[in-house]
Amino acid sequence: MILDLYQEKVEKKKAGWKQRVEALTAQNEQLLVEQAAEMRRSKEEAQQWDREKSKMLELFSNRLDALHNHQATTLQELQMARQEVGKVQEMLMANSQQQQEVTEEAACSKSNLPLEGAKARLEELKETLYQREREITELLETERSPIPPLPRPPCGVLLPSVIHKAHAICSSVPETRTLLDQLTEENRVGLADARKKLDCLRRNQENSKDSEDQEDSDEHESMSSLLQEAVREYEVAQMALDCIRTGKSPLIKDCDAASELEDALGQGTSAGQQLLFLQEQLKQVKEEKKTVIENYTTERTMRKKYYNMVEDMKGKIRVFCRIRPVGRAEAAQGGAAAVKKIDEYSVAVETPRGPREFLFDKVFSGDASQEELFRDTNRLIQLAMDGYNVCIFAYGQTGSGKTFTMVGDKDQKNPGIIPRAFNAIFDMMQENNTKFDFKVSSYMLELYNDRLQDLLVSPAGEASARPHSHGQARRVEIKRNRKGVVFARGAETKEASSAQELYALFQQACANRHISATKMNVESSRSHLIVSVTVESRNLTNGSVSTGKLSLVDLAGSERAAKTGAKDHQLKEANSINKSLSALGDVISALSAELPHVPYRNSKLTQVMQDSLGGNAKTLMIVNISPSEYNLDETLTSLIYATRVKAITNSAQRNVESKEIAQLKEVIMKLRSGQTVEEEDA
Ligand SMILES: Nc1ncnc2c1ncn2[C@@H]1O[C@H](COP(=O)(O)OP(=O)(O)OP(=O)(O)O)[C@@H](O)[C@H]1O
Repeated sequence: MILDLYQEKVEKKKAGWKQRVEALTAQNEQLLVEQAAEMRRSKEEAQQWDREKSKMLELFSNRLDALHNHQATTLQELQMARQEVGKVQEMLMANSQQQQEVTEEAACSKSNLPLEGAKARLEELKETLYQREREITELLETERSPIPPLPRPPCGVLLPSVIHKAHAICSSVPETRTLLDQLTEENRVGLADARKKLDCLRRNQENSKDSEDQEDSDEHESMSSLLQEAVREYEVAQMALDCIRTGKSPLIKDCDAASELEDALGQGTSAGQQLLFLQEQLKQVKEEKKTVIENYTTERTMRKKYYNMVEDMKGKIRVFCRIRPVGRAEAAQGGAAAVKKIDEYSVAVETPRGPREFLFDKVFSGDASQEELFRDTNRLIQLAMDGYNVCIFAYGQTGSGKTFTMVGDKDQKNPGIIPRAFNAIFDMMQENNTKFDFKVSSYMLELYNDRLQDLLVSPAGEASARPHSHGQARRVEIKRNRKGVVFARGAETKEASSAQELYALFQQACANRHISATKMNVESSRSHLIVSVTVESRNLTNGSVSTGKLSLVDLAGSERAAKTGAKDHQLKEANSINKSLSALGDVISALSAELPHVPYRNSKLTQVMQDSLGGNAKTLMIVNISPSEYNLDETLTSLIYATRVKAITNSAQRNVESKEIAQLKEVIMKLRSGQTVEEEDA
């Protein structure tokens, strides 16, 4: 039994071992396969490396060949240069000996031939060296060595890269080192010799200063300069050899080339000074440019101002342009600005075809206050007081700020032109009440769906005042007097004795006006508002009477139904507004083109504005525009219209009558209304 159990256990273990052996054998086989694959890969890699190596060796040997060739040429060059220097040296020595003989024996052989020969040789030497420099530079260029961007000065014979190359050769080839030592030694001797000769010549020159004649002195001079030149050549060669030995590049200030370079830049100043001088000049030029631009801008602005003044004198309609600040809805659309005020008189619009500039009598940007705008408008109020027919009207697309400009904001924290004009009229009256007797009266109308409505009569009040009219409002008609001044027949004209009273009338009118919310403006005017204030002033001294009429018009804005979201009755309103504005556009076009026929009769709006456009009035148009790209098309249309309006000429005349005519008119009025007239009145 125990034996059986033992046998079973052994059998189990045996089976386990067998399994493990099998697994290990399989693992071993797998590893052998992997090893074989790894060996194959290594072999391939080794072959690849071998290929790369032979390629590199080939490349390297090519480079070495090139280097050897180059080395040989440079060595040859150096030897040639040495020979040339030697030749010059010989010539100089010969010449110096000759010179000494000349000085000692005072011989009269004054031939310049050896000198000329030496000079020529030197020139030749220079030329050969330059030639080599060029060749070496080209060679270096092909080897992608840094090439100096500017033509080098004479000392550039030893270009840094050439020096490095030569240094490399000297370091690797022992024979060249010996040769370099030999050259350096020879050059040192030559330099010492040349310096000695120069000293000797100078001393001789000093000693024989008084005795020698002009010719001798000239000869000495040229000899001296020749020797100086030779010394310089030796010094340059010395420096070159030193550089080749050390491998350091020559510093430009170490050689005469620096002074030559300075001479080229300017007399006696260093390159640094030159640079400072040029910087100073540049600064000055920039300053001058700035001043010129400033002067130009001032001059341009002045020119526009005087142009506008002249135009005004000619009777041209004045046009102001007011850019509204970016609105909340526009900001939500991205708020990209397409309009920019350039200066006091011009505005630029970024169109798809590039920027377009428009010129006006004044341009107000988004941050211009109501006070600022009114300051430039006040003059016209004075003209109305003086008996002129004055019209101020706001034009522009819906939501561009016409009502804000003419009326102001809702709570009147920023009152517009209309309330300010009321105050100005009564202020002026106050100032002149000792000289004049004033009378102010006003009618206020709206043109809604092509019907003129009297805003001083509320529909409810009208119905109770005229019970038999069957709901029909009183008919208001536009007429013109003999002088061409427009008036509204049938409109309620009310007198006002103070600005507050007049403003109360205006508030009453506004309450009757048609306003509703559109997608473009929460309080969009759905009608054209016409506020007419007549100021009659009787001169207390001569009894003459002047009558000025101030028309303040807030037009409804042109709109595109798709943009405003107008439907049903709002669409009808919009069509009517657009129709009347289109008729206004036709009148403007005809007037600006000076056509014989002006289609005033096409719309009630153009009839209301007949005296203001091309008639007996001093007129100011305020074109309101949005700054944003979203409204670019409408802005461009408005500005083009406004530019046309600027070309229209009015002929404003003062409405003044003598005392007698004024009295007679009064009599007629009394008789017409059935009153009795006293004989002395007549
Ligand atoms: N210069 C401005 N400064 C501040 N807010 C302005 C200015 N101009 C216009 N706004 C504001 O822009 C909005 C639209 O202006 P406004 O009602 O005057 O336009 P509108 O041209 O009269 O439009 P519509 O033709 O539809 O009546 C208003 O909320 C107004 O307060």
